[in-house]
Amino acid sequence: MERYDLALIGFGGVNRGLAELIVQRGDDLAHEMGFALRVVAITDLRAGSLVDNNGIDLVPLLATEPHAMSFAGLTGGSADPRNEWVIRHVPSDIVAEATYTNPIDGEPAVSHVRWALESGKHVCTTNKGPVALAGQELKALAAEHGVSFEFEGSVVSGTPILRTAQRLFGGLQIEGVQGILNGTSNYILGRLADGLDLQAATAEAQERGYAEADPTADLEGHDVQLKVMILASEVLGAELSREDVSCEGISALTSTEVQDAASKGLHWKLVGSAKRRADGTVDARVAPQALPAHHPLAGIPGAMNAVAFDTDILGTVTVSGPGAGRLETAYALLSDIIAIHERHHASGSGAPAHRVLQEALRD
Ligand SMILES: NC(=O)C1=CN([C@@H]2O[C@H](COP(=O)(O)OP(=O)(O)OC[C@H]3O[C@@H](n4cnc5c(N)ncnc54)[C@H](O)[C@@H]3O)[C@@H](O)[C@H]2O)C=CC1
Ligand SMILES: N[C@@H](CC=O)C(=O)O
Repeated sequence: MERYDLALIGFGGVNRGLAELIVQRGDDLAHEMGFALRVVAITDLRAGSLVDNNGIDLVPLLATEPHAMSFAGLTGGSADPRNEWVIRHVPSDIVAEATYTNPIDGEPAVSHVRWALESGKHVCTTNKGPVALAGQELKALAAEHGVSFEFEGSVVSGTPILRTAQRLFGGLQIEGVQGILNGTSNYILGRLADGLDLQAATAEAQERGYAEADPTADLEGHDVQLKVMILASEVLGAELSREDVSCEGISALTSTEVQDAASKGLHWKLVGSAKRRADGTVDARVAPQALPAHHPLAGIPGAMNAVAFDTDILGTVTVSGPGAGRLETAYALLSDIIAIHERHHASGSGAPAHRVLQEALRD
């Protein structure tokens, strides 16, 4: 049976979630999809690095509280994350990048992805930074090295928005997209409507694993700005910079305003949109809007997200599902791994070249 060896970069909520899915669903996946998964390396800024070329036993790691996780002292472990060495030199097939999203320049995740692709390794990531801010360069690098760069979880977590648009909308012209693209802010707006203040509602979203390491990006719209850039590129073929996407977040909204609006049948939502203008350029923005109850985005609750695609033949097609959450987002990485498996099987190229070489040397 085919096997993919994984290196996990960042071991917070999402990559721990992927490890959980591998432990819980590994046998089913092997049976259903015909491939096995094994984690051979993990790095994390706080925990350090852990390498075992024969496969790391994930069960004791998952039994350890995240804040108490330290790889120093374990066999193959070190207090130093050693990201570059692990990515470039530990034999693995797929690098799963899930460190924090840096909305300014995407680093250090852009470098993590670049090192992996240059080393002939496939990459899956939920990190919006590399996709929004260096997507073109990284896609070209992946093509040059004959490997995949997959990022379904960078928009709307495990809900397959990007693959739906790419695989199921053939023959349609998409003129624009608008959506609720941030689980944290949507959850917070719901809790403001319940009477909580911003600070308490944000703390709840953090507790539930929805928020960014620095929730400013959720509150001020920067996270949605990156997602609008990704959607504009993937769906409309428009390469936008952050400056092209006007951005206003929800931090100025109070519980009283949200409740007053609700009493008039209006629902405050943080909406991200990208629409093609008549001259072919794209108008892109992020702003809170008080939507009437009949609007397709008005009833999206909690950490759910939704994207409404404006199409020429079908009119508006709306897809909704979880927009944040550890396991939901880990599923996006799993769906990326399945896509990598399918693509490289369809092309007949199988495992990446470096792995074929290693196996030839072993035989
Ligand atoms: N949690 C969610 O619902 C979603 C998260 N994402 C994205 O997925 C990524 C991971 O999210 P979470 O796991 O929730 O975040 P997290 O904050 O729980 O975990 C990130 C981990 O990366 C580690 N880290 C930070 N910098 C590092 C570095 N330079 N080298 C090695 N490790 C480093 C941190 O120590 C932490 O353990 C983020 O980019 C986030 O924006 C995307 C969709 C949904
Ligand atoms: N913090 C983000 C996580 C997913 O991208 C959100 O709440 O949507």
